Amino acid sequence: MLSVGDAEAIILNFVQPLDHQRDTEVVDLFAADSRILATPVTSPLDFPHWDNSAMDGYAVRYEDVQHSNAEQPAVLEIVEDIPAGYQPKSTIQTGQAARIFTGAVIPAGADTIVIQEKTRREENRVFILDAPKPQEFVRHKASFYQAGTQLLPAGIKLNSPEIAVLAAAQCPKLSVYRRPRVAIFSTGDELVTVDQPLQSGQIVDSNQYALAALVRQSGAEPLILGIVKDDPVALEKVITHAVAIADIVLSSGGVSVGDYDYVDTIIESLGAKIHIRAVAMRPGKPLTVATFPSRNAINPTDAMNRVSTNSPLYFGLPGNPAAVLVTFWRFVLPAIKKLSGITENWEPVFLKVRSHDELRSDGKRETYLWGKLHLINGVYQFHKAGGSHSSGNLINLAQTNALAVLPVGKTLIYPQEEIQVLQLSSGE
Ligand SMILES: Nc1nc2c(c(=O)[nH]1)N[C@H]1C(S)=C(S)[C@@H](COP(=O)(O)OP(=O)(O)OC[C@H]3O[C@@H](n4cnc5c(N)ncnc54)[C@H](O)[C@@H]3O)O[C@H]1N2
Ligand code: MOO
Ligand SMILES: [Mg+2]
Repeated sequence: MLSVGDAEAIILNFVQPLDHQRDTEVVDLFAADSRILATPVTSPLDFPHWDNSAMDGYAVRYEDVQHSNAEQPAVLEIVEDIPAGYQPKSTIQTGQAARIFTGAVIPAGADTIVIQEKTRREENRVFILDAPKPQEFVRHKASFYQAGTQLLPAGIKLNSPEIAVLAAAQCPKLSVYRRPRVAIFSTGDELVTVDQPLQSGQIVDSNQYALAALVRQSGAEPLILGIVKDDPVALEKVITHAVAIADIVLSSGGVSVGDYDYVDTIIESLGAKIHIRAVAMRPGKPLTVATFPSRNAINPTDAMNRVSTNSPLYFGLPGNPAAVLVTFWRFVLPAIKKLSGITENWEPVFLKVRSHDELRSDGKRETYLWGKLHLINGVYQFHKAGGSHSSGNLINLAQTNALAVLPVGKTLIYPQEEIQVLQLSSGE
């Protein structure tokens, strides 16, 4: 059976990032957080735009004050008051100074700022009580950024610092990658919606809710297609629709060996090539990964004109609720991130931490146990969730923020032993 590492490599190899020209949209800067920049940004502005003061104080000529001290202070005549936002009119001559405030333009002739605390004021004269360093507290024009050079590269995620930079550079609208479109549906005759009364043998379709939340958190757009019966005709209809509208299709259930597990047969009949049918992991063993022919070939005139020419990637996730979450975190999330146009940090993040608890596996498949990373004296420690780690148990997955990974062959981890964990919320 395929190893987890090999499965990951196969999957990521099939993911082509969105096109930086075709797959973009323009967004307002206030709506740009967490979007991926599609075009590099340059600015015609220098930062700072002009020499300005970093402090409230006095703009002086260094040569006038270099030997100044409290006993023998230089005494300068104040010729102008320069608040922020004001354009100075005078040129500072020998023996002169300007009163100046933080962020205000340095007047011609001055080259150094003396902070207010090192001066004494008497009417329109200022006594310099301590010699500054040459050019002290001057923020020089273009010392932070030079006009015309690259301000931000394409392929980065826009968080608060980048958005502030773009605002300062007067970019109210931006070209970002469109959100990847991820179609989601659940399969199973036993499934009912969250608001339907349960008959005997039925269960609520929780997978679709789990996947919609995961997809949205990943920055992609979930396209919710509902519950589909274990019926080849119904499945064929939904899958045909899903591959026509989405970049990635996620189904859950129907990928094992049961008589009603039709997903593999149907996608193959629709022209898909199946690359993965099972992975040596627990949970998540029956996992189908397939590619469909490029949409241009199968659907030349999409009415909405929303599709890209990429081949849709199909994930048939196993139906068990824990298996859905674990396979999403391990395989689907990196695929969505790589597709999104982001150029860095799309690989899963593994940390080396100590386990608080004993961990067990049968050693036959790479085993993922869910739990929480706790910060203890500034060091992360993994705490396994209490209760059953059956892939049918969803309840103790609540509050999970990490998965402990036991490699094939490892059957026992002692408390305080070092392990690898997959971190689930990096807060980036
Ligand atoms: N003979 C074998 N049986 C099974 C094997 C195997 O190798 N040989 N693998 C087991 C493993 S491991 C898993 S995981 C499951 C995967 O099964 P399917 O993908 O075919 O999923 P279903 O049979 O449709 O459902 C499995 C389970 O999950 C529940 N389920 C399904 N959909 C949902 C949903 N949307 N929300 C909540 N729960 C859902 C379903 O009711 C079943 O209990 O196969 C094992 N069997
Ligand atoms: O691999 Mo399955 O996901 O254990 O239940
Ligand atoms: Mg089944």
